[in-house]
Amino acid sequence: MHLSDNLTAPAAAPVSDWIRRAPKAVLHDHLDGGLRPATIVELARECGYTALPTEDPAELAVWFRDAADSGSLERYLETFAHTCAVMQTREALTRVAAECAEDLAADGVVYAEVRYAPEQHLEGGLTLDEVVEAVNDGFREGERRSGGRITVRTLLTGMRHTDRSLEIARLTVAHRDNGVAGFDIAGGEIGNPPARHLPAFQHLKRENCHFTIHAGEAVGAESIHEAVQVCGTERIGHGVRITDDIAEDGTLGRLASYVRDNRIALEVCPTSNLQTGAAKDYATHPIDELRRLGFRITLNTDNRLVSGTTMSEEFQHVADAFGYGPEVFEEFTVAALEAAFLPLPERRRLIDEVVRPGYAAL
Ligand SMILES: O=c1[nH]cnc2c1ncn2[C@@H]1O[C@H](CO)[C@@H](O)[C@H]1O
Ligand SMILES: [Zn+2]
Repeated sequence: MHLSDNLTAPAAAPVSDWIRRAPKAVLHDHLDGGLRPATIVELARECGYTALPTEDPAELAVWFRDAADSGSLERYLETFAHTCAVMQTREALTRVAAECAEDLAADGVVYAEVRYAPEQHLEGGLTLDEVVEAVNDGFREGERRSGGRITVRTLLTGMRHTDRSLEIARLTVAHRDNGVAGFDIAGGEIGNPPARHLPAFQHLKRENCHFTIHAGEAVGAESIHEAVQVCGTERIGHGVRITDDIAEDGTLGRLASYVRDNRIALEVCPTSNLQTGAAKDYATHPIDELRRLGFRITLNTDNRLVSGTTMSEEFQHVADAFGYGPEVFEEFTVAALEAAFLPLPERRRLIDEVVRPGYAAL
């Protein structure tokens, strides 16, 4: 029996032509969650990794999405063992990054912040600096191959269950003028509150360096409170459980007001939320309520392979659920660039010369 016999193919949403053509910006996309399935199979053969669930790329794509569709963040994260296993050499990291830039550009993404955890790529003997250099080389190559249609920056992620966040924060500062735009904390949220990594955040603040924190995905408002008020995050990865602090009638609690009034961007990833149980379905996903209440909303993929999605498909899902047209996606894209960890003139250039004209021409 083939593995695919008992799996359902990922429902690749039919995407409207204007959505494909619309300029997009993604702030929350994991490098190790977005590999091409065929690349995983090839890299596994090259490095002798034999634990893949299948060597058929189409089946592998289905396997990731299905395995991640568990209702639990912890189980979702288990699938990354297979991608990280094949990302342990300079060549593999460079290839994966170059293909990531190409795939995003082909989907109409004009600006991307792609994150990964350097500490998860040391098994082949690379140093943390070498990991960052290999990924940077790949992104520069991918930008070139895409004819300059996309600008990519990276965020270096510290894993919340390990103790290397200060080291990764220092690595971020060391590479800040070389394609690294900021820092992030990811991994299982339950039992690993963001304040565990306070020394890393304090270091970044002292160094005037940007960071975001995954919070309010598997844990509720208390995690967001800690990320914002104790750690001082500029943006929130997911953050959808901020609804804990919003009454049925739309009245905002103190924390929700603070987040909204300070324009702290939420990096919303609807499909990923459905898989991890942070939301029930697209139709009741809080993105629409939060948008109507005035939160700064950005729309993101989280993990293109693991969640079986693309920026265009995320756009399409929320367009279908809430009737959004180009003006709403222009708003999300401008919001993403306003919250990007890029110098202001570069953000303004992308908004004024790429995004606004791109939407005007749709
Ligand atoms: O949505 C998420 N929530 C928390 N952690 C995540 C999510 N997606 C991916 N990762 C974790 O981030 C690491 C570095 O990219 C991945 O290896 C995965 O463990
Ligand atoms: Zn994430």
